[in-house]
Amino acid sequence: MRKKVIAGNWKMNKVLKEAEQFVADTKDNIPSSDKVESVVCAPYPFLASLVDKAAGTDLKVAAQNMHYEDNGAFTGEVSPVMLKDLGVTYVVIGHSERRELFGENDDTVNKKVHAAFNHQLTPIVCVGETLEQRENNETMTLVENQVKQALAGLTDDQVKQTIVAYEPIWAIGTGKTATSEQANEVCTHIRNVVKEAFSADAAEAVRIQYGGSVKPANVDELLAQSDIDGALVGGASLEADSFLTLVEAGAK
Ligand SMILES: O=C[C@H](O)COP(=O)(O)O
Repeated sequence: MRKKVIAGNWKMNKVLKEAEQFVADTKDNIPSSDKVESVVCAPYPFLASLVDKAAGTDLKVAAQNMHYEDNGAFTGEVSPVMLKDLGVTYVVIGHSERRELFGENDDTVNKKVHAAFNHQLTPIVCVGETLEQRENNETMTLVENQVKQALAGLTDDQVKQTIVAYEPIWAIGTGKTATSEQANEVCTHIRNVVKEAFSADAAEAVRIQYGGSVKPANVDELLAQSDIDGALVGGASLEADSFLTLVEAGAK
């Protein structure tokens, strides 16, 4: 049985004091990591402090992006070496906002996934279609290509440790959630793609999250689906109470 992963992606929200307060308000009530992995994906300036404040608890800290090189002349960028050094353990890669607004593509996503494994960071790799692509019946092909390209060149063992987040872009921050059946259909397809490209064992182990307007009111139904192993949550992860409700749902 795959362990659920609930990751709160704060995006570009909060200031340091608010971020620290969130950790203070949640860390003692986070369910055991034997039951669910609970992760906050925070802006870079908060990472060192949050890793420190969450130390010894079951709350883990992720970055929302990184560069794929270890160091060099890349002004404004943050490397996997820096994240690892801070004690960060997960990193979101290829979020649709990065793809749409900051020129991420399947090639940079693949390089970042390899870089994450080179530095013992667990990648949360985002894929998903636009509304137009869904309406043109391109969802399955698009997601298949994104998954294959993101994971290209990984070993079976690395694929087993990867988290894929299926986020239909039309459901992000819009209040429109994919129905649990729609979400599961694509997550099942992703698992089949992994089986074909890697192995049945890798497909059985890889965790696949759903993301897009997940909230306390719909999380149980989504997590009850056969191929949904967690959630990548934006808006509903910003408040401590709401985040705790989500991680408790993951621990059931
Ligand atoms: O990374 C999180 C997703 O983009 C979902 O955001 P949302 O829960 O605000 O729709």
